Amino acid sequence: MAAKYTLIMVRHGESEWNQQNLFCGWYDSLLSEKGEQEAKTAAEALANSGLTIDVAHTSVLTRANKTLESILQGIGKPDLEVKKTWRLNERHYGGLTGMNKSETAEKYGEEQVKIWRRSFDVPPPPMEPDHPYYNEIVNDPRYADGPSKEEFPMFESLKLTIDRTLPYWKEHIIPDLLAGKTVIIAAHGNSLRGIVKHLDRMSDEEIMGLNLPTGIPFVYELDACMHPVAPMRFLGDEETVKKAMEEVANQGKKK
Ligand SMILES: O=C(O)[C@H](O)COP(=O)(O)O
Repeated sequence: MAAKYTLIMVRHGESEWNQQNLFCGWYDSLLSEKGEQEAKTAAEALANSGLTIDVAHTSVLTRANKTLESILQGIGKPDLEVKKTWRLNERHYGGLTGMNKSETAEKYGEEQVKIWRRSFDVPPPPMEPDHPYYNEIVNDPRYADGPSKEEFPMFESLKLTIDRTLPYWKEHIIPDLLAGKTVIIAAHGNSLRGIVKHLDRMSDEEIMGLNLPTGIPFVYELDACMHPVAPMRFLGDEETVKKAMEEVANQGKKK
């Protein structure tokens, strides 16, 4: 079927915790200087792409919000409507939050870290109340309007992440696409992997192999049934994208 709708997605630029190779999840790590530059480069790529953006959706985490802000500034639409939701937050990394990924691989093995990072339904260990970042995350005023106490995650597998992202996708993003708007979603590696898995109808095994680079937008053209008419298209050269994906995969390796 012919393409009817345009969806752009972008993982936030490198965060300070990405730079230190720490499991981040719901911790509100800021963009590193490199991440701020990646956001500017993403803006240039979008400005040169010929695509227009009509509405933006993002998480409630600063690294994604600032990436989006930089993109909207760069395409000359600083006042574009931005919809923020916890449902686009990164997957909650539970008790792994703040741990170094390579050191975790030394301690538990690379295979276990790959399962925690990329499997579909195996969650990380929970974030317990005595976790160093528990109070900062659970008591953050940005969550005053949601998630509810029952919904507030202490850990998430990709499946659990998809379970809380898809309702937003269906209730807020699909209507914008159906209205003929070009949508950009500025979010996180795993909340975006969940949307990609849904769109591309990837199996639980296939999704294990997907690593999304920071700060490089990718585009889907969707048909009338919201099915992609072609694979995701990155706004960046193939070599750069491939290398960036490999770097993300290797974050979980021993030093
Ligand atoms: O939350 C994090 O640590 C990163 O943003 C995503 O981590 P991952 O690539 O290890 O899933």
